[in-house]
Amino acid sequence: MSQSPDQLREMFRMQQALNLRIGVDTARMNDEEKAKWILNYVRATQQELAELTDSVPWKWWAKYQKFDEQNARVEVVDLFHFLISMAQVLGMSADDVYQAYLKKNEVNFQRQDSGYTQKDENDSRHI
Ligand SMILES: O=c1ccn([C@H]2C[C@H](O)[C@@H](COP(=O)(O)OP(=O)(O)OP(=O)(O)O)O2)c(=O)[nH]1
Repeated sequence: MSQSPDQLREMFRMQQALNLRIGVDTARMNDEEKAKWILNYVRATQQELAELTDSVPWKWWAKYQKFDEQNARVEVVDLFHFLISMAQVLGMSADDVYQAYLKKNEVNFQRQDSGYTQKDENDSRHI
């Protein structure tokens, strides 16, 4: 199997180091702990998404807001932290994520090529 880009593998390595430093070992969890930590990371992700939302002037009733593009970039990087952590709870390496992304991306192109007029639950089961 081909290897994912070095940068993605390095991000996975650094995320594991940070989570271990925080006291969370995503590589050694039983199913109960996995469920708990997926929910923790989902909640943290939702919080970062709310912060990303607030980087954009979305309040239609308020005129004081500004688009803070630099802060939006920081929030996107925060999101990567939590997404990578979730992948690691699920036992996915950088290579696993890269391979699954390749397959899903191909399915998404095929769906566009075929018009995507019908939902086929089986077209992404192989991923
Ligand atoms: O278990 C954890 C907890 C946090 N973080 C990282 C992700 C993100 O980069 C940051 C989020 O921390 P916090 O919520 O304190 O930051 P913030 O409130 O979003 O502030 P800022 O946007 O200035 O970083 O900490 C992890 O990687 N693993």
